[in-house]
Amino acid sequence: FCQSLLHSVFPPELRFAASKFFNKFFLWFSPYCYYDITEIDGVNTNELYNAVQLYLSTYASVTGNRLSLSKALNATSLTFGLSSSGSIIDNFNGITVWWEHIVTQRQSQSFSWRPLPEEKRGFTLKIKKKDKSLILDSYLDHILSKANEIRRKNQDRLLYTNSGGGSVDRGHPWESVAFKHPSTFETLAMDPVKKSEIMDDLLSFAEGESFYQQTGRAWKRGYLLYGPPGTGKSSMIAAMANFLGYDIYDLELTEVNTNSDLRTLLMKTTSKSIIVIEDIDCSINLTNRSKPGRKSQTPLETEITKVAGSNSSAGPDGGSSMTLSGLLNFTDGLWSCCGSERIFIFTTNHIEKLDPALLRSGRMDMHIHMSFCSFEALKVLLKNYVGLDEKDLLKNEFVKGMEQVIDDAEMTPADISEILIKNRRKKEKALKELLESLERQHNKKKKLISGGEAVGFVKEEKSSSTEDVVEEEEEKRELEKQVEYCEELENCTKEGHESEVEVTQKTGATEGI
Ligand SMILES: Nc1ncnc2c1ncn2[C@@H]1O[C@H](COP(=O)(O)OP(=O)(O)OP(=O)(O)O)[C@@H](O)[C@H]1O
Repeated sequence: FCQSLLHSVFPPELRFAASKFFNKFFLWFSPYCYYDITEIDGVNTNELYNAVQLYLSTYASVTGNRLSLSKALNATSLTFGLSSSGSIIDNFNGITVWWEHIVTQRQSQSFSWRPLPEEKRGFTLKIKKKDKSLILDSYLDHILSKANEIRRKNQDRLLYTNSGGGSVDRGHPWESVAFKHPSTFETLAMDPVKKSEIMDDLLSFAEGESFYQQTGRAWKRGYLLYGPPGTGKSSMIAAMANFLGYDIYDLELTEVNTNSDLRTLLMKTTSKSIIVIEDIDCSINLTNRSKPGRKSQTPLETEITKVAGSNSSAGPDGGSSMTLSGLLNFTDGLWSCCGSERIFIFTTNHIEKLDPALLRSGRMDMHIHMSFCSFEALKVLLKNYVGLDEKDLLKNEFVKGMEQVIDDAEMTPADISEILIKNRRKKEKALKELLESLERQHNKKKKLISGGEAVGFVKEEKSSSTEDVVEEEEEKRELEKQVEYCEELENCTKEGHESEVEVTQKTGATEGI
């Protein structure tokens, strides 16, 4: 109407001025205000345009009739977009806003250092004038954070390593590959109570930005995963990464020479990531802070220490110049806060070998014991590998037999899944073989324990705290050594050898036998 009025009433020389006037007039009295978010801001890509596109794509996929589809590099899913002149209504904190996607032909290629696209694309945001001050800033922040979340969910998670050819000196210490580990908390075999505790802890960490801000704590969390090999420590890390949608940085300590290299590596990690140091007891000689009452190293330990030492330059402590205190600073000190929303995970098969400084309360927020397969964990494995659900489990005779022996058999989920994987097409055979295996292990352990009792090692009660487990592990290793000698003695006697002297020299405990 205004256009035709303009053409019929005003002479050509006044039309431009009149159109400007009408525009101003219209905006003055309109109850709305408009914001243009163009794809290219000057010559740079406008981050906000991309964020809006991603944000609106979640609504567009449901409500739009004509949509544009795209797939970004490394993305795992498609992005829906509004086509030219497409519009959508959004609601934020009870306030309605309107979005329109405008695509026009670019008039002329103005001089620029890079060619601009022929189409000029942009979004127009329409908000009621009265709502402008209420929502504009917070709405745009909301869009940016949602878009980041969607981008992360859509993209392959990345697994970074510092031992894949990257270099600290050249400023690219991490190499990355797409991380596609299928482990999830659903497939992880462990006590369901413990599992949900860990999931709750992770969720409250991920959603706790304001809590960490309020309490003045760095937004990071440390987990220590310990337990025998094959109990699912690596699977747990993968499940955590998949659960939160975080990238993983697998830090190989033997590749790090100095504390300052470690700091550089830390500075090159991104937020929303998990930094993992696997087998921390083997990675580096972390016992350079003397541990009171610590026994001398075994030959294997000495060898590990030598290997770790040979990779690093000598420091004042006679070991490497990457020290335990450097590592603790890495997780705890000021430098650990040079990013946010980060999780540190240390894993070890031998918690008793770790320096107490690493175990002290407050250092690692949660100690997670990955133990041998319990009956609850077995149920998960049976469901995953042979498709036995809760109903079938209760009726199955083999499973009932397993329940009796599983705790004492002390088999790892890895051992059990090996047996199940081998026979996954023959359910009955798988169950039969597993039961036999468990019974065999159970009898072996029983023999071990009765042997242990004979040499005076009686386990008094089950313990669960980290200190108790450390003690228990040391005791168990001692017990196993004693029982080995007993078996040796038994064999000697059976074979008619008189090698008492040799055996009694090894340990006084055999005197009890
Ligand atoms: N708790 C578990 N739940 C499901 N699968 C498991 C579990 N533990 C082990 N497995 C199976 O055993 C394999 C080895 O487990 P994983 O590497 O996670 O153990 P680990 O404790 O990290 O061992 P290591 O200490 O030797 O690195 C995995 O591929 C997985 O299939």
